[in-house]
Amino acid sequence: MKKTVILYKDIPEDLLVKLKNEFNVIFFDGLTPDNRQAFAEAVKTADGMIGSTYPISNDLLENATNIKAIATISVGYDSFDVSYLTSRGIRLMNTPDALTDTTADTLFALVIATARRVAELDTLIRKGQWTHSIGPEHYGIDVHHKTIGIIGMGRIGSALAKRAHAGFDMKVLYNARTQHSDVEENYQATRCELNELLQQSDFVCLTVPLTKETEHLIAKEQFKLMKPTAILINGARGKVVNEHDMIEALKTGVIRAAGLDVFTAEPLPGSSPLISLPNTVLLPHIGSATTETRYKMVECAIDNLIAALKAEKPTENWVNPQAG
Ligand SMILES: NC(=O)C1=CN([C@@H]2O[C@H](COP(=O)(O)OP(=O)(O)OC[C@H]3O[C@@H](n4cnc5c(N)ncnc54)[C@H](OP(=O)(O)O)[C@@H]3O)[C@@H](O)[C@H]2O)C=CC1
Ligand SMILES: O=CC(=O)O
Repeated sequence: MKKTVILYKDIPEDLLVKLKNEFNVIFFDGLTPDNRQAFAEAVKTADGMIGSTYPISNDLLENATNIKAIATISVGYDSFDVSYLTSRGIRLMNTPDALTDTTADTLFALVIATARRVAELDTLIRKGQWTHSIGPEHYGIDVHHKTIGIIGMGRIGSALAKRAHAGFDMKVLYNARTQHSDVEENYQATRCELNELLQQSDFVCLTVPLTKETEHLIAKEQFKLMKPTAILINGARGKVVNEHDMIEALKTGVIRAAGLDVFTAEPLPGSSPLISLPNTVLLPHIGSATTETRYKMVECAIDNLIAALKAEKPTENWVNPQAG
């Protein structure tokens, strides 16, 4: 008999067929206050779940007696309490690698867009304000030959270092808990303490996971260490930065600009002061959002779920092997 899984994200039609060939699929169009009750009911008897974006809190899983595996269509897994899943013997799997290059491309797009004021000057034209050759008040700053500081030297950090070094002749500094000799050899990257990285970098880029240790890693004190000409790029999670302190730093010239793909609250509320700041470039969490990459992520997540629920042999993308 087929096992039952809950799908809480829209996926390409052919991959839905693949999922349905393996499992009985109960579909929810996301997890919203309106469908939460029905979702919790369905979870009670499901064997697995597949989806992304929405925080899956422990209370939703409390009465789920059959559930054995969750496949998140993302590399980050801060939407889950991993210790709780492990204690319940629920396998969690993610989709690393599939999105590494695409996300690094997005982060580099933010580096260039903030430095060269791409969005701001696009808006200037659309408002009919390009009436004469622009002057120094609209000049950007160079990216090439500058110093990029990458906080979190994993898959995405390393792909970003490659682009910075090989494409833009940038000096690469990084901060991570462990040494990454491959990046040091291949991209002449130098590991340094966080404070030193903040003081020396022209671009400070965040590619760490959101954990208890990284929450508000960058706050008022850290902004004060950065150069007044520095640009912050956050492609990690919104909560890695104290958003209130960042807004103050951007308003008062403590730093020059910020390129942000992630926010404390998503979707970003229309009332956020970030929206009216000209020295920000804002993206709606699209690090991995290309047609090709999102397809690969869904495919990978389905394979993860099949491996965990059918072959009883999880793939290498198993986040909590201790779950057994
Ligand atoms: N904006 C978007 O759409 C996307 C965002 N992301 C985010 O990017 C994150 C990183 O992805 P990925 O590169 O694949 O993950 P990896 O696990 O490969 O890399 C994370 C890196 O951060 C380091 N790290 C962890 N904690 C700390 C800390 N306290 N201080 C310094 N470094 C730390 C890690 O370990 P070590 O220090 O041991 O080297 C590792 O080098 C994801 O968790 C996700 O949140 C991912 C994809 C898309
Ligand atoms: O934010 C996206 C992810 O894959 O993690």
